[in-house]
Amino acid sequence: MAMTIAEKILAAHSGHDTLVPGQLIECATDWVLCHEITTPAALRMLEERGMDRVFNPDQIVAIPDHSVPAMNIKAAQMYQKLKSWVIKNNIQHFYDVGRGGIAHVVLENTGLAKPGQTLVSGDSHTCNAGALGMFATGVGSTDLAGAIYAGKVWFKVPETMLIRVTGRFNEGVSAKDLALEVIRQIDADGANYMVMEWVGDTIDALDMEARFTLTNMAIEAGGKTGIIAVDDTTRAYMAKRGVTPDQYTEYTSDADAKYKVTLDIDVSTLQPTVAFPHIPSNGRVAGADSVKVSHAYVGSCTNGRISDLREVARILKGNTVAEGVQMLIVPATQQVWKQAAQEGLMEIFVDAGATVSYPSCGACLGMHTGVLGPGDVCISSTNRNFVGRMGDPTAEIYLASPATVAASAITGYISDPRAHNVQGQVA
Ligand SMILES: CC(C)[C@H](C(=O)O)[C@@H](O)C(=O)O
Ligand code: SF4
Repeated sequence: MAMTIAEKILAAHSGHDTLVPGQLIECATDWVLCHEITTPAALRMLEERGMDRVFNPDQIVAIPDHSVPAMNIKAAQMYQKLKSWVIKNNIQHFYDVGRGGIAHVVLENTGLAKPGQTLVSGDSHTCNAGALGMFATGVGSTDLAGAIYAGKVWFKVPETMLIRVTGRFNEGVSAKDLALEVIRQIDADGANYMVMEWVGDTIDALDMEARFTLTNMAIEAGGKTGIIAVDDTTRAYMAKRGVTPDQYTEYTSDADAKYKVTLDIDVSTLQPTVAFPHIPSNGRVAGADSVKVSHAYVGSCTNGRISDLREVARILKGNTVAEGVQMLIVPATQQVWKQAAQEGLMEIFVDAGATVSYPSCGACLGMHTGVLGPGDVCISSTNRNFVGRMGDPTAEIYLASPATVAASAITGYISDPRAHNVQGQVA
């Protein structure tokens, strides 16, 4: 029977030759990713039932990232809970504060998560790893507890949405604009409980960092996950991390696989896109409205990678952040931070008047480091612009690409990055 990539991965992990959407399966998890926010609740559930064990300490990756370094005593306790569990259970892959960063971005770089595998985590952006050609999804704390204990989770096999993307991006337009455009077209619930499978010559031409931006935002359309088939780009990415093709399985969707919906997009006419408050599907063309900003933020598991920072530096170079705008740049991981420093990007940021902070989720979800106050207006490279997401409920968040955030930081208004040439001067 014809199947999609996701269906094939789920079949292989649940002992089925074939399966169909809607079917309930017990799925083996190759990886369980744990951070300090949702894992403590899962651990308490297990402890209360005398089930305090882990299915395999070598298949759990623990990375504190949301409230670290701790900004208050409660956060310090969450971190302590995760760390003491890691030590007690001899968890093999622990990326402590100072050695990791935002969990999804750390994980994608480790070479641990591989094509054809399954990954769950108590975090909704676990779908990020789908760019590796794996089935990766967020689960609640109860399912997380089950996964930690038994290495298994229940799934209803999702339907798949096929997104066929063709054409070349215009200068200043990137994967983030594409993600926002797709979500605008299908709406914030347009892919509810579906796998969003990205194909087409545009996707083939994207590097892995841009692909992660696409799969990362599946959840913003209600998707169960995003997925991209393995190709030479994926293989080269894995090889760079010491992982050879004999160590993973490549799945492709059958030509006659069934899709719930097919969406065709030509990016050659795509404009830099901004999602207006308070929902990621509220996309409009960047710079078309005169929106004054007080804050500009670059970071997160969606757009805090080295390629994002390079793009920001390209635009900021020789420019200064507008009077009255606070710009915050957060490299997603320690590795990204170091790379950015080595390439001289940090100097460009500081010279432009931007603040650079340590890797964490803090600003993205309004926990710490750059919390927005009443009436603040932030242009942000993150994935969610819900009411109160980055701080005060009266603050407004506009989602955009790193290039659009950088251009807007310079002008003080939400701006089209194409108004800036490669030297970063306003055209
Ligand atoms: C804290 C965590 C559970 C949450 C999520 O699952 O998405 C966070 O990462 C977010 O982006 O809102
Ligand atoms: S960076 Fe933001 S979206 Fe990503 S995991 Fe952290 S809080 Fe969630």
